[in-house]
Order: sequence, then structure tokens, then C-alpha cells
Amino acid sequence: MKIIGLAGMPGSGKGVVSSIAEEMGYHIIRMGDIIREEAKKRGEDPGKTAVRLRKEHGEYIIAEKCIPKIENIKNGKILIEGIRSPHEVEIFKKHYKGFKVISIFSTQRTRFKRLRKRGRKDDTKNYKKFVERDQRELGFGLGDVIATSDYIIINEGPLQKFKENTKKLLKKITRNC
Ligand SMILES: Nc1ncnc2c1ncn2[C@@H]1O[C@H](COP(=O)(O)OP(=O)(O)OP(=O)(O)O)[C@@H](O)[C@H]1O
Repeated sequence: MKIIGLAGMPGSGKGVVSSIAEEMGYHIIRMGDIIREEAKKRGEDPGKTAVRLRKEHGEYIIAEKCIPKIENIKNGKILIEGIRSPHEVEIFKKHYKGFKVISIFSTQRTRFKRLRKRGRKDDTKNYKKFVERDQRELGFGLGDVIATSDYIIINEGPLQKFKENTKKLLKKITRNC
């Protein structure tokens, strides 16, 4: 079993990495989906749920909710998208020997431009709101996760180059498992 965690600020390119990993036979578990599921049940904004879930059940809750999903996938290659706190890394490292974290870095300016263009429901064209979202993510400890990750991919150039770099890295990690 090979389990990789993926971290990056909004708009850094996590979705792109997940699609490539999926093409390479990885099962993808999106931590954002866990939050969105819970937000739907509560009828509230996912941003609020992400903060409230941690306040109500502690810093480990989102990672804990991933474990049964991982256990359901026997002997596979798994990528967990959207790790946000060192507590989550701690849980995965404890449960799964050889767990590694890949982080993606793009500048704030580049990420804002991409999200403005992407226009997903929760994307904003308002810079102040974008910065607030960044602050919320950093508040979970995402900066620490990125700073202590095992691998980093810089995503500032053309999409094609980023995809090539991602494939190369995933192949290397998969080979070494
Ligand atoms: N190098 C690149 N050049 C151009 N566009 C890119 C590049 N990398 C990513 N994108 C585009 O930027 C947008 C954001 O990327 P993506 O959805 O993968 O980010 P994310 O990290 O998953 O963001 P979020 O956390 O907000 O879901 C997408 O529309 C994606 O296709």
C-alpha cells in the first residue's frame, strides 16, 4: 500500500496533480469532499464547517474521517488531497509507514489569477476575500505542512511543464514504494 498526502494553497494545482495520479491508478481521497459532505448535512458554508469541525472535535477530526475510507481500499495506491495541518500529517504517519507529503507552491498573485479564471462556486474575484481564504487555510497550519513536506513542486510556469514534473515525481515515488 502506498499513501501520499498532497498539500498546497488554494489554486496551487492540487486538482491537476490528483487527476494525473488518478490516471496513474491512484485512488483519490479529497479532504475537501469530507468537509463539503459535512457542510451539506449542516446546511452551512464549507469554510465555516472546516473551522467548526475542528473546534468541536479537535484538530485530528478530518484525518480521522479519512481512515475508514483508506481502509476500504485494500492494497492500493492512495493520494489524499488537501492536507491542511501538521496534526493530520501526524495521524497519517502514525497509521501508515512510509507516508509522504508532496506540496505544491505557486505565488499568491498567480493563484489569484487562476482562481479568478476557474470561477468555481467558492472562487472569488475579490482579492480581499481571496486573502481571507488564504489566511483561514494558513490558520489550520498549512504553512507548516508545506514547510516540512517531503517533496515540493513549483507551479509557476506553463501547465504542460507542471504536468510533466508531476508525472516524473509520482513515478519516482511509486517506484520507491
Ligand atoms: N501551471 C498552470 N498554468 C495554468 N493554469 C493552471 C496551472 N496550474 C493550475 N492551473 C489551473 O488553475 C486552476 C486551479 O488549479 P487547481 O484547481 O488544480 O487548484 P487547487 O490547488 O486544487 O485549488 P483549490 O484548493 O482551490 O481547489 C485550475 O483551473 C487549473 O486548471
